[in-house]
Amino acid sequence: MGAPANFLQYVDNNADSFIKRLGEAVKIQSISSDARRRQETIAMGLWLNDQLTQLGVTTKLEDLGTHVMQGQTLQLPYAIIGKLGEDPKKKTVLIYGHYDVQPALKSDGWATEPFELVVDNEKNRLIGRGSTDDKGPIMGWLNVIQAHKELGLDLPVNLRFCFEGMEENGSEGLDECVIAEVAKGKDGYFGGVDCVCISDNYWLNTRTPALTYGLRGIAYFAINVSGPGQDLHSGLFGRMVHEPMTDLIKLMSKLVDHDGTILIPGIDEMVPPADEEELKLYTKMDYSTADVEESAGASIALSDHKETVIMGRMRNPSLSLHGIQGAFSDVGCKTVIPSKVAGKFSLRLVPPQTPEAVIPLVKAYIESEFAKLNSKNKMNVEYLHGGKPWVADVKHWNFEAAKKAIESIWKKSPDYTREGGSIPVTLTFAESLGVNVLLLPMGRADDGAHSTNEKLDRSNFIEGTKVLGTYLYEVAVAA
Ligand SMILES: C[C@H](N)C(=O)N[C@@H](Cc1c[nH]cn1)C(=O)O
Ligand SMILES: [Zn+2]
Ligand SMILES: [Zn+2]
Repeated sequence: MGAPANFLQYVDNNADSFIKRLGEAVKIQSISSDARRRQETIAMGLWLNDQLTQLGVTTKLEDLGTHVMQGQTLQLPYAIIGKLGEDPKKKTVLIYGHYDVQPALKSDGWATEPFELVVDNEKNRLIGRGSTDDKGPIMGWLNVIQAHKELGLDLPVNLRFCFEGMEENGSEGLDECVIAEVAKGKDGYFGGVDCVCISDNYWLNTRTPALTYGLRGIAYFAINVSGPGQDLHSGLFGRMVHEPMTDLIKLMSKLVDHDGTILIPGIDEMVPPADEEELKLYTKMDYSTADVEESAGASIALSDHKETVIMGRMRNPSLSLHGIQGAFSDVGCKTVIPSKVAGKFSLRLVPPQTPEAVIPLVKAYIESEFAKLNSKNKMNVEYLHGGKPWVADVKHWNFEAAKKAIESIWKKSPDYTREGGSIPVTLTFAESLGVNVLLLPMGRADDGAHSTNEKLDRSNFIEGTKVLGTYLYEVAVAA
């Protein structure tokens, strides 16, 4: 069916104002994992809510309550639940996105200010925190609605929305909110939803658009080690006392091998090996170790064997070490023994793994390794947040509609991918609504989500907006 020509033309004609709106969104430092930025994260939700209501969307701000983070009781950012259109003859599509972002400091190595959207006209890129994850895709949906409103075009489907501000920090409170809304049946905002579309991930490479049918789950931990009553002078106390950092580094070094093998007994073993048929899927993919190295910015793939590398992201669990809170990390040479440190790491999970299944294994292993150190320091393993993995049926009409939309705009067939990242609410949508969920990424593999110099190519924002709009037209006629 395709989208009307005037919609596509409108998107091209208004590209600059769409980029300006993305710039306004990027400016708001909605870092959900930083207590100091909680008011800004809430403000971002209110800004988005205003944008939606101005475009005619009926919304309600769901108060998700409070939680304790970094020693403070904080209000959770609102979930924005919305609806546009009530035509019983039309299908109803639920759209999800998140308006919070990962932390970013210029001193992390950004070439520009992370919260100022910079339009790099030479490379045709929009650089800024959240440009691709996930403010760009959310703005893409606003662009689609604005185009229809301004052109006086009826949307081909009814829309429902669920936008959250805690995705980068465990999606606290959202599952309960979604389940409660679904339980209201046809009286609730999610009554009659036929399918779900999430645009919050990336193509597998920089050439070919993708459709994603799987996500890894996550289990995020901290190893807290404390000892001295306060930070100590290493010249006065070195080799006299048990040092928390020494214990922590020892423990963190026992979690994962340099080749990616997870050293916690029982974790890798939970996942059945791939059979011949599954292996063929990875062989056929338009992907090479050069692609991973291009997106990683260095020749550092774990293997020269393309299937091994791609399976590492799509169908195997992984364990990554993220950082150490409390450790000296500034410029200069401070000769300190930190008194209290927390080592952060997470496991990415694949079916049949769940956070509940891995937590006891992780805790028991680290406790037994700590016991071997005979340290007088105190240690505990803290589970911080998690989410289950998800896999969908790609033969569903929802995927067919998205495939047609991609072919119509990009003139290419999509790759079918399983994503290595996690979006905790995905499985909750699939299970509570009992409908197909699709991930329709806007950005490319080299966007640098969560990293320095995060960007979204201008063409991915503009053509990506056209894909989102066209997808709705294809859903309308899909059977
Ligand atoms: C895939 C999505 N864009 C994303 O980045 N999700 C995060 C979710 C998360 C969980 N804990 C912290 N963040 C991710 O996969 O890291
Ligand atoms: Zn993210
Ligand atoms: Zn995201």
